[in-house]
Amino acid sequence: MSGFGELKAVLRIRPFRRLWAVLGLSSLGDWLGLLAASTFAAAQVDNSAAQGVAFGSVIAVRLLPALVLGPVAGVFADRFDRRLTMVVCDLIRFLFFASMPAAALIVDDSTLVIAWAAVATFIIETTAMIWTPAKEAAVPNLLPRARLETANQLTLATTYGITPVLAGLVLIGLEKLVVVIFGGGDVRPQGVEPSEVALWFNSLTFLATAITVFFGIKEISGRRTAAVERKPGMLKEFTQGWAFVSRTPLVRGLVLGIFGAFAGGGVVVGTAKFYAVSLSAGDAGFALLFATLFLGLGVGIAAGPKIVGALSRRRWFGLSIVLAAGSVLILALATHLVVAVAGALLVGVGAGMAFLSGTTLLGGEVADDMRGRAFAFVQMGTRVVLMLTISLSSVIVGAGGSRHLNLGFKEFEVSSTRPLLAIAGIFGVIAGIVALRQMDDKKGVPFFADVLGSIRGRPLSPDEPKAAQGIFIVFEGGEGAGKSTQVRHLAEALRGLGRDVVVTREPGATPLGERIRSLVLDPPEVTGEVVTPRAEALLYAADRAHHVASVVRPALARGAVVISDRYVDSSLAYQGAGRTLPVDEVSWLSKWATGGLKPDLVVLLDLEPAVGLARAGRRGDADRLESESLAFHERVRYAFLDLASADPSRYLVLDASLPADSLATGVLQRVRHLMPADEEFDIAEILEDVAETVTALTGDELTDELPSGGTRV
Ligand SMILES: Nc1ncnc2c1ncn2[C@@H]1O[C@H](COP(=O)(O)OP(=O)(O)O)[C@@H](O)[C@H]1O
Ligand SMILES: Cc1cn([C@H]2C[C@H](O)[C@@H](COP(=O)(O)OP(=O)(O)O)O2)c(=O)[nH]c1=O
Repeated sequence: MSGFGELKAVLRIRPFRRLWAVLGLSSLGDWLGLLAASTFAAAQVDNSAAQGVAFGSVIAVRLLPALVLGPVAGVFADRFDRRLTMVVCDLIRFLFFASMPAAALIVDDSTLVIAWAAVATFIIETTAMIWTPAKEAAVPNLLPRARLETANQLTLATTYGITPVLAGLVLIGLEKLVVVIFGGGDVRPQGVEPSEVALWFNSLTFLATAITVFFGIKEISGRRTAAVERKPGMLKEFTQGWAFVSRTPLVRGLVLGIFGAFAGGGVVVGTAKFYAVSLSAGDAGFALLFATLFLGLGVGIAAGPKIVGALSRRRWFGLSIVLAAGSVLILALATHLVVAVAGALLVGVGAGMAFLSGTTLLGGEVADDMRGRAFAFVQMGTRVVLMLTISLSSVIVGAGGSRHLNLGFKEFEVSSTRPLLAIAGIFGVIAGIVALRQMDDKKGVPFFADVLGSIRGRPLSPDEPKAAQGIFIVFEGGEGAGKSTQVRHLAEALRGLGRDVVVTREPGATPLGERIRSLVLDPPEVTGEVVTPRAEALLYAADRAHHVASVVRPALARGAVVISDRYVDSSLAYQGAGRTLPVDEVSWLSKWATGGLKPDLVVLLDLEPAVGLARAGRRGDADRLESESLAFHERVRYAFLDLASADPSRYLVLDASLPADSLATGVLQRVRHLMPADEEFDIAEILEDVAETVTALTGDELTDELPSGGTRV
């Protein structure tokens, strides 16, 4: 479960708290009703065959309304006042639950009593089909969006965890109570059989919820009163609902995923008995598999949000379906009970997480006026899919038995449950992937990196669109590697070609950046204190964010060539490798700051730190980073080289001890490939111009400043 504090926070919201109490009560009623109505019907007859028929017909009658009424139930929830809809439904259920034991009191003929029980159950179920979407659609209106997930955790845990157990206990308690008060079976008066008492009790729970909703949760009413007059006819609303589900990618993806999960679940349930046999695990194995499946469900619902952290809920949903279905494949292949138990646990975890994220997405992202129909659609579909897959798969498995498989070197006994589970698993995985594609809200962001990042609290965000025309070139390297010199070279060459060139740098290309630059680079004697590593990383990131947004992107957008002296790699090398902050964190920070803007080309000027520092030293006072140890600069150098080798197509690595003009040639040659074909240029000619310009600009005959070891090309 989410933190206790979060639970308390949702329960502090009064209308939700009351609705939760109502839900707990009516769900207790539902479970009691399910148990009691069927045992009640069975108790009316003696022989076991007739008992079976009675039991079965009550169950069937509970599923039928889903087929008949499911499609229109949502129209009620969207069209009429949801509070009144809920109240009327509860009153109907109150009356019809009471009518079952009442009928037994009045009528003597047990066939009639059973028939009435079936009719009453049918009506009760029909009502539930209308009540549930109204309730589901109302919940998101009672809560802030951020609390919806926790609220759903609480609701699901109540409906599927607490109340079924409680219902069982209540039934046992009633049984004992009846015996204590009225004595054993033969001497009891009519109408107080335990199942009858349960039905009376059940009837009262619905009266209680009707009263609470009517008087206590007025907030459920009172939405968009103005829109009501403009409502189209019911039939129109119904077709609109279908159209909405089939045309909205999010809802289509959700529906597909949920149905896939339920189909997989249905096959697992339908084949479970035979599956346990195929593991030679018997009844105890069967029970164990079921128990772990439910345990997994609980874990998925309770711990899911904590585990996936900040992951996009849409992605989480798709991932959960794939996890559940993939684990069905584990079940299909498991030859040992331990493996099967692990598989069942994972099926449960995946299904529980899918259930939670699916409900939350549906509640949070479907607009209020469509929500009832969307929930009704899912409610109907899941019941139908579940019923079909459970019955079909148990029939198929029952008929299929097991086959003897001879592979020549080894022989196997393959139960027909295995291929069936495998098919269900594959089908589910495909459904999950398709669902994910339909509704992915982070297209283009690598999936697994995002999942891992999110689990660690640092989700990746989709890149902001990059302007198509401009070219972004970055120079990287250690101190004194010659970046500024090469930037000037390249800029002049491209300007000579008539290109719009923007020369910039990090840190400090903007007025804000200037101030950040002095905060981060001025020596401690000036600033009065040493910048701590994380603060340093954040300051560079802040400079970068501002720089990209106010200088780089606008220039690229108008088609300019942007040449920057340093960019993201400097942070990875200096703050990551140099300061030894975790590189993935620094990388995430930069990605966030830049909106994912990557350079088209990074020119890495690689140089021995000692040589570079000597060159830089000639420029005067060393800044904070220049005065770091040689080991620091060694780490920085190798970090740059690692980055380049990880993505060679984007990098040009040059030996910076070469003369400046030959480096410039190399750079130009590479940059040429980035230009549109019609702008290809004659290198020799431009280089001559460039050499002249640079000499004129700097006054340096650069090529004469060759350090020893440098060679002319
Ligand atoms: N290829 C080169 N060979 C020798 N000296 C160079 C070369 N490129 C630049 N220099 C000199 O090295 C010093 C630092 O160059 P600069 O371009 O400012 O490096 P950075 O911007 O990487 O710190 C300058 O005095 C510059 O003239
Ligand atoms: C952009 C950036 C620079 N730096 C450091 C590297 C440099 O030592 C310093 C300033 O860079 P720069 O202005 O390029 O200095 P120089 O001309 O001496 O190479 O900032 C980082 O540590 N992280 C970063 O993200």
